Amino acid sequence: MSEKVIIATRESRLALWQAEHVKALLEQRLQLQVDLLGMTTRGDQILDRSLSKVGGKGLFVKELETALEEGRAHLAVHSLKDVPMELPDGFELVAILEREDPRDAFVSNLYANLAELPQGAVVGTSSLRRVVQLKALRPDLQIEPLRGNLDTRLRKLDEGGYAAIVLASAGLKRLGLESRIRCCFSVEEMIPCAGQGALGLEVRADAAVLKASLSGLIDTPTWLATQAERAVSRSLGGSCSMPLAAHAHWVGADLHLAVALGDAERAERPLLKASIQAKVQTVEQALQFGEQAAQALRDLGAAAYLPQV
Ligand SMILES: NCc1[nH]cc(CCC(=O)O)c1CC(=O)O
Repeated sequence: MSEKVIIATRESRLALWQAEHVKALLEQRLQLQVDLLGMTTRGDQILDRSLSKVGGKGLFVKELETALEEGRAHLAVHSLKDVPMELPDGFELVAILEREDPRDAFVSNLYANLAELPQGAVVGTSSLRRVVQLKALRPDLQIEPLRGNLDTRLRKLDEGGYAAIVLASAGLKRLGLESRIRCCFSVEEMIPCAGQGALGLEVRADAAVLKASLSGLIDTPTWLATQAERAVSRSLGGSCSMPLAAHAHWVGADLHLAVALGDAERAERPLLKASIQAKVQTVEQALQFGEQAAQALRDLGAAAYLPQV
């Protein structure tokens, strides 16, 4: 590549950190020259409603894709968990980078962990996946919506509206806010969502030269694990209006995949949970493995939990 590579990025502090991180990788490992193009997306503008009600994850990526389409940028950097399971025609995820901590974090100014929270305490999160898993762990808690970027969410906690909040550790760590984490949930008690903690690089499918060079950044263990996670979500018709968790980790050469599904409308219904483990070596196998985990959830009655179409 002779010209500069332009990265389209959202302008939240986390998105900018992630874009700068990828810029440095491209400069150091691929000797590319890189500039950032910051933009505001619909997802950043709509702060008063739950995302699942206004169109879902695609809200954070659409404007970036338009910039790629129009040639204003070459590459978009996303938190993988915000990337819809099906990309629009003409776009491709070319690389998934090594994953940061995939766990969810418990953040509070008063309590050290979930068990310490008093009966009926108010906990903030807007993720349906976190809501159903929190309800399963502590049915007494009062769970209240909490949106906005990480700084906004921490400020709302500090203003006293919540006894605790739950957010992704990865984001807090990237922004140097690790000291706010009182404890991390294990991936068994609070299964992360597909792709949590990983960064995905999206390009136009016809960008052959760029695709070839970026493929050098793929972290294979993360790539296979997240392909399996995303396949679960895709198979169940994944959208962020679905309280679905899917997290894979390596046990030697085996991939262990844990999944959970709650009912968004009836949060008191029992959480469906399954886990499978097998040797996985190719993307094809990872996708089939994810499909198998989705089938395990269907065998437990997932159909009755999914939104009726
Ligand atoms: N949904 C917003 C979002 N997208 C990515 C992260 C954190 C970083 C990551 O998980 O990669 C967050 C914050 C959160 O869920 O608390």
